[in-house]
Amino acid sequence: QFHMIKYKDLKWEESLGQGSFTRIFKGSKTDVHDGEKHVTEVLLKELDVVHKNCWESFFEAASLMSQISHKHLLLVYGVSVHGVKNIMVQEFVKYGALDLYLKRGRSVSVSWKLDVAKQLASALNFLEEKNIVHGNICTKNLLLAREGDTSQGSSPFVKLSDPGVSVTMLGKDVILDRIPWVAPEVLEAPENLTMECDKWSFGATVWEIFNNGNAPLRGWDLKRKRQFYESFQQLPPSQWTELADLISQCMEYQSAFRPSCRSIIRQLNSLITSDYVILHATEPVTQ
Ligand SMILES: Nc1cnc(-c2cc(N)nc3[nH]ccc23)cn1
Repeated sequence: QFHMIKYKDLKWEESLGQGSFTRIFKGSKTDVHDGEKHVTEVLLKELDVVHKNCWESFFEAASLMSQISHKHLLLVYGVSVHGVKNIMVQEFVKYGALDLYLKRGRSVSVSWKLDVAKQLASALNFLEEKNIVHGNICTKNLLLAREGDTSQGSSPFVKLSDPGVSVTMLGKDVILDRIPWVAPEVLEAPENLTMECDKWSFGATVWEIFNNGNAPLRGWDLKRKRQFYESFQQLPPSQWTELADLISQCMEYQSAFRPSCRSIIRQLNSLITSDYVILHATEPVTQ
C-alpha cells in the first residue's frame, strides 16, 4: 500500500528539527518518467534508529495518510528503507508548522484564525467519514501552505500532517506531556483512541490558534498536568463566549457527549466575525 522510493533518489538538505522518535529534514527526490528527470522538494522524516521497533507504527501513520487524499491532508509520496534507516517522504509545505508560525509573532486576524479552524474541521470531518482516527491533532501537526494576506483578503491554507508514531507506542510520560491535547480516556488506556479523541484534540488546537500559538498549560510539569485531568479542569475560556463554548464542548470529559464534526463545522460557520466580535474578542485570560 506504499510507494517505495529508492534511497539513491533522495537528497538531504538542512535539518528542520525533530518529533517524537523522528528527525525531519528538507530535501529533494528525483523521479524519471518518460525520459525526463523531475526534482521535487520534499520533507524527509527519519525514524530514530533506537526506535526502530516503532517502524510499523511509523509507516502505519504514513500509510493512513497516503490511502486517502484530501486538500487539507498532507501528501505522503512514499517511504524509503536503507539499512537501519526508515524514511518517510512527504510533500514540503512552505511555511511549516503553525505553532512556530504563530509564535514568530505574525499578527493574524480573527477571521484568519477562524479560516484555519474551519479547514482543520473539514479535514477532521473527512477522516471521520473514512472512519480514520488521526490521534495527534495539534498546531505542531498543522502545516501552513499559504500565508494568506488579510489586507488582500486572501486566506491561509493549512494541511494536517501525519500523526507520527502512534500514541499506543509511546511511553506514559510522552502521553502525559501531550496533556491537554491528548483526550483523558487515552491517558487511561491508549487503545481507547477513537474519533472522539480527535475532537478533544481539536478543541485544544483551536484554543492554541486563538491564543497565538502559546501552548496551553505551558511549562506545567507532568504531575500538575495529570492533576489537570484528575480534577476535570478546563482551559482558560476565551472572552468570545461562542468560541469558548465550542472549545469546551469538544473538551468534554465524557467522550460520547462531544459534538459531531458536522455540529463543529456548523458552529464554526455561525461564529459571526462582526466588528463587535473582532474588536472585543480579546485573547483568553492566561492561567
Ligand atoms: N511536511 C512538512 C513539514 N514541515 C515543513 C517545514 C517547513 C518549513 N519552512 N520550516 C519548517 N521547520 C520545521 C518543519 C518545517 C515542511 N513540510
